[in-house]
Amino acid sequence: MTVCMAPCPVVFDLDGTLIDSAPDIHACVNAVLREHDFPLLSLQQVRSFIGGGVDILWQKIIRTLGLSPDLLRDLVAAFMARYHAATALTRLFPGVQDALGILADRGHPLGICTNKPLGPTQAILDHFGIRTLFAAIIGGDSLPEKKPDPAPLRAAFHALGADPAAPRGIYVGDSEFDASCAAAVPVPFLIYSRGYRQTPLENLHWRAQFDDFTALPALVETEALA
Ligand SMILES: O=C(O)COP(=O)(O)O
Ligand SMILES: [Mg+2]
Repeated sequence: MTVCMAPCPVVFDLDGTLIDSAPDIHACVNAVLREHDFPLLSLQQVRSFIGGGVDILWQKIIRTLGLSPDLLRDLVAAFMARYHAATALTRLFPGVQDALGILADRGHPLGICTNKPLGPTQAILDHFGIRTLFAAIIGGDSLPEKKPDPAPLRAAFHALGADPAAPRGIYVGDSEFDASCAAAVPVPFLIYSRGYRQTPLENLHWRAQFDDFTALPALVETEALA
């Protein structure tokens, strides 16, 4: 049960949830592949590889292109050098800014728990002028563990003042990684259905799904009273 007396903490995933970052990630991936004379990938392919963090992204690219696994470290490093602050093609999903503003105005402590490394996460939040809305920001390299391990999400709730042993709050995300992570914490999970998920919605665990951020504030209040 989610008993939230004071406005409860709400933690968000980033890629595929608050932001459509696939075009920038795709551009940087292909720049690295081109540099090495490897075949290029489509936006759809790269989008389908996002969610587990940079190492998993490149493990999937290496597997798809039949490259040597020994290249992983160098390719990740070359990618990060380019992706460090790539924001030109990244967009907030429609309605995100207003929904965050409403939740913040209502007093919900807000956080981010993403598998994207902290450097580009902060650069993107700054780019959109929304970093100060989040009192806790946990990136994919903030802890040794990444989602779906529950540790990063627990750390985000802890940083927002929740009891680490039994955090109350809500996680909002888009992927299989997020659904498993929320279940492991455990906290209720709200899924944005227009993100980068590869699995049919009915095969994932979530408390509510939404395809429009204007619906989110009401969903959060309903869940907080559940
Ligand atoms: O960088 C990734 O692969 C995933 O990032 P996310 O956890 O914000 O979806
Ligand atoms: Mg995501």
